[in-house]
Amino acid sequence: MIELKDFSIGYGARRLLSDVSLSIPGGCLTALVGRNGTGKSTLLRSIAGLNRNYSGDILVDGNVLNHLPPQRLAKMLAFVSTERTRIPYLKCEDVVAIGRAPYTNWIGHIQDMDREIVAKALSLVGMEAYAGRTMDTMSDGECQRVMIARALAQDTSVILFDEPTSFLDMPGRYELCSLLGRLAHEEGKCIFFSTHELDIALKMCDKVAVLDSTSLEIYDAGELRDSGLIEQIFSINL
Ligand SMILES: Nc1ncnc2c1ncn2[C@@H]1O[C@H](COP(=O)(O)OP(=O)(O)OP(=O)(O)O)[C@@H](O)[C@H]1O
Repeated sequence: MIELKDFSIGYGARRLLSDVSLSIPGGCLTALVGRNGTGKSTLLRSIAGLNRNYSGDILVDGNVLNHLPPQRLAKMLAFVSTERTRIPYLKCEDVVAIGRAPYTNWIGHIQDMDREIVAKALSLVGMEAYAGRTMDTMSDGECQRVMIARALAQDTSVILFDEPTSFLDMPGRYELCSLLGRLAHEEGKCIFFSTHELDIALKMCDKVAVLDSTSLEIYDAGELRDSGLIEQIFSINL
């Protein structure tokens, strides 16, 4: 699980989050919602160890993030960003095999077990037929699935995604969220992802973390649906 303790972050004089203390539990699919520019990517990048310019503490499975060596963190936490990633010349199975890097031996050779994990990860995101293709000949949605497979192959207890559904079609969005829910429930993973899709957050997630005006609160999705808070923050009628 992820814990934030007195966590604050901002850029220059602008505070994005102030004195946030909360837990994002394991075994749950948790969505992160908030208006544009409120700091969702900044928060996810901080938890992934890519932005250390914060005060307070982030704990991953009880360990203070800043004390974790990168090799150990890579076995605990995977992160898929929003960036369009197209790695030319490498086959999809090789891209997904990068997720096995924290576990491969010192010369980086993958073993049969790693190959099985890679094949399973590709199959979980419906991309097994693309194993031998290179990403420069694939659509954004297909590339995004491969990057999600890479995170699954990393076999971590925490997985963070920044807008994982952004390039996927409607059935693909629901399939991905069902898969993430299954991984959270069946394998006890802590899965935390940002999204602008409120229907997915409210209907398919266990919990929803709401980022609004430097505060971050976490709710059970059902409780939030009935509270009217979402309509208030986003000024909409659901
Ligand atoms: N490196 C940076 N330096 C200065 N300001 C930044 C930097 N990165 C982001 N910001 C600003 O911080 C704010 C939060 O950015 P962030 O990308 O975390 O928001 P977000 O909630 O993920 O937004 P969106 O929903 O639009 O993706 C924005 O106003 C952005 O312009």
